[in-house]
Formats: sequence, structure tokens, C-alpha cells
Amino acid sequence: MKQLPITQGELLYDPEFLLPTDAEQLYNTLEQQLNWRQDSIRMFGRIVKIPRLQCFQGEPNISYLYSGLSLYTTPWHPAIEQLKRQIETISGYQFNSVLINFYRDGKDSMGWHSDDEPELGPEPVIASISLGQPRRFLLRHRFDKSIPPQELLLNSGSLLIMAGQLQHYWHHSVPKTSRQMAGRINLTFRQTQQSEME
Ligand SMILES: O=C(O)CCC(=O)C(=O)O
Ligand SMILES: [Fe+2]
Repeated sequence: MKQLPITQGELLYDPEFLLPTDAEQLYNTLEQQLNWRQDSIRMFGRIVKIPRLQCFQGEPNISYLYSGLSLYTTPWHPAIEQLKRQIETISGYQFNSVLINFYRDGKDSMGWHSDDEPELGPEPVIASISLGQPRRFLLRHRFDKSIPPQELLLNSGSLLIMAGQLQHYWHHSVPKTSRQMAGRINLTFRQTQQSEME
């Protein structure tokens, strides 16, 4: 894996973590077999549908809370569990859950955010696998506007690891585009602390 130069945080990138044929096959399997849902979140006091489909998997009894939305794990899809083991072997990190996003076309997107929920711990390690249509992945510094933004084109079959203080200092997003885009599936593997009962 190649370490990408970035101030305050760690970014590791392997553009060819999976063979193109394996990435394509996995894309097709997941598109067909996952139980995709379009959740709604509360934004500025209104309920809006998020512009993409999602699925959350992992070990039992893990929940992930963001923007007033609680996601509970459903069991690992066997192909995803195998992928998780592959990433654990190469990275040395452990993961117990995965958030999977399906960007159906260029209108689907993910807004600026950082994955800094308390249940991810102080220095979250997030391993991101991209399948299908390459999409732009943008990073901008949260506090120092003089630091230039960063941009990556996340290839099908690529692995990006965000670690260290990256979530503390940087926001990231996958912007909408008016260009014709095929579907893209992204999996972000995480180590989420079990939350207390509410
Ligand atoms: O789709 C991507 O590349 C980013 C996904 C992401 O930021 C997330 O799941 O938190
Ligand atoms: Fe994220």
C-alpha cells in the first residue's frame, strides 16, 4: 500500500487491491443480493431521504448512530466477510462492522462529513473498498482553510485506509455529478464499540 502525503492524518491507498474481474463479480453479487434500503435522516429539522442506498452489516448487537438515524447490524454476507479477512491480513487492523453505500448514478452522493462518532474511538481506522464506477473522493481540512483540498479518483477494486487523526482534521465527501455515471458500491469497514442500551 502506498502512503499518500497528507498533513495531520494518515491515508493509505492501493488502486489495485482486487483484480478487475473480482471487483466486477463482487459488484454484481452485492448489487443483487444485499437488502438495500434508502434511509431518511433529519436535516435542519426536516426528514429527507439520503441520496443513495445503504446496508449495515457486522457482528451482532452493534449499532451505528448518525444524523438521528440508528443502523443495526445484519449478519455478514459471506463475500463481505471474506473481503474483511483479506483486508485484516494486509493491514493488521481488525474490523467488526461495515457500512455499505450504493451510488446508483451521478445524482447519488455523500455530503461533507467525518467519521468521528464516539463509538469509533479517538483515532478511527476505516478501510474503504470501491467497486464499479470510479467516483471523485474529496478531502478538505476542517480548520485551516489555507491547506489545499485533496482529491482522489477511487478506482474499482481499490482500497483506501483512513487512519490516525484524519477524521479529526479532515472532512470527506463524494460529490454529485451531472455526467453520466454507472453504479458504484463502496464498503467502509469499521471497528465500532458496542453501544449501551438506550
Ligand atoms: O463512498 C465513499 O467513498 C465514502 C463513503 C464514506 O465516507 C462513508 O461511508 O463514511
Ligand atoms: Fe465517511
